[in-house]
Amino acid sequence: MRIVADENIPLLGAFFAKQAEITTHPGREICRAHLMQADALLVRSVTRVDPALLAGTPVRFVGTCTIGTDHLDLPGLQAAGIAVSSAPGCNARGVVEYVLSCLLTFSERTGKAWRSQRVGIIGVGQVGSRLANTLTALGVDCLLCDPPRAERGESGFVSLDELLAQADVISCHVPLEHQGPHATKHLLNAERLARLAQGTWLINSSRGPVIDNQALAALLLQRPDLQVALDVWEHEPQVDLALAAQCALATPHVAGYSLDGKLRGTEQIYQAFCAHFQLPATLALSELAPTAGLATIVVNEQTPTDWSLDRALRWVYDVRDDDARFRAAMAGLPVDQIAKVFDQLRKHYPLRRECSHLQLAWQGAGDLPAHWLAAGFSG
Ligand SMILES: NC(=O)c1ccc[n+]([C@@H]2O[C@H](COP(=O)([O-])OP(=O)(O)OC[C@H]3O[C@@H](n4cnc5c(N)ncnc54)[C@H](O)[C@@H]3O)[C@@H](O)[C@H]2O)c1
Ligand SMILES: O=C(O)[C@H](O)[C@H](O)COP(=O)(O)O
Repeated sequence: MRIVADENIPLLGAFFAKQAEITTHPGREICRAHLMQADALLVRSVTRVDPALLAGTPVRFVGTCTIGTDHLDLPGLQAAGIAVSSAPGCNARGVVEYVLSCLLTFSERTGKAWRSQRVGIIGVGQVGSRLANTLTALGVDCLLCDPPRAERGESGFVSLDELLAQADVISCHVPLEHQGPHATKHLLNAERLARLAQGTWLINSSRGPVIDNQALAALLLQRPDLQVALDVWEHEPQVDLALAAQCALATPHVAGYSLDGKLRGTEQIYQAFCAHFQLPATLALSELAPTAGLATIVVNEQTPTDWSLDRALRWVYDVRDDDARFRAAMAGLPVDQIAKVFDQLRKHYPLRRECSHLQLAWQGAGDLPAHWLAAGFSG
């Protein structure tokens, strides 16, 4: 068995070396010539995989160790008889922690309490539902918009128009779909962006093209009241540095870049690979992953509730560090260097662990709901 894989997939050897010979390449450089003897191709999100890439190769299984699948031509691969697996939810917890950190940062910068803001969540799947559960458990009012789920008869959703009219914060968690009844390319276009209420906090950690970046850049010239956090960009790895400069927070597509999230992605694809090739899946991530360096955070009852909670959330993940690294690396770069530096920032991302690997012990009698720990910081 032969596997060709993106060199940025962690624990490849630990999971697959017993079953296959593995060859790795930078994800953006994987080409047909690399695949002429491969049975399986394992990628992350930067390799475009379509029938043309695999034509004439023995590849029969494609696994992406990511949540997003917009880099895969799913109908084309299915028609070509290629099995495809992704890693649903693998890094969702990391994205939730990124959004919480954005809320904290905007709160500090505007003086508005983040827990009093009404948060509109567009796309309520693996990430959006975890975010909604966490925020609701913390007493934050949420508006949920997910037309595909609403059409399946599920309740509790508002329309996009209602969300735009009523939310103080908007956070996008939809897949990138270029066409169809629920297409999300430029879901937030110039017309919808113009409807954002005074002082809205807008966060995009889904895919860059979900927001019309050019329209957003034009709007921000007129609307300094808006606080925008972009983790994803319309022409990645190229970034519009003028737009980045107008954003309150700018990061290089790392919202879900916890070590835990990446390792879970590899494990999920290992399981799918074994199932596809009818091999025994004898390895589990719990045996291979490093243990967390920090096991317990105690939020002290002597300190004011919000301060303690905010402090604990900052310990878990501080988006300001990633924003600072991004701005420092991008400062004054010639246009033809931006994409390379963007990829380097991602390849050499610092170690980050999720809070699901920590225990947050709440000892206070403050206003934190009793179910907070379970609802907010698990899974
Ligand atoms: N920045 C990052 O590091 C990062 C990490 C993980 C995922 N992502 C992106 O976030 C996306 C969402 O992740 P997920 O795990 O929640 O995916 P998911 O598939 O579990 O959920 C997506 C939800 O969006 C809904 N949806 C689809 N079209 C919609 C529309 N037009 N309007 C509103 N809702 C719509 C779906 O019904 C679904 O419930 C992924 O597709 C990926 O592109 C980014
Ligand atoms: O879709 C996902 O899971 C995320 O966007 C993920 O963080 C992408 O990571 P990459 O493939 O770019 O390493």
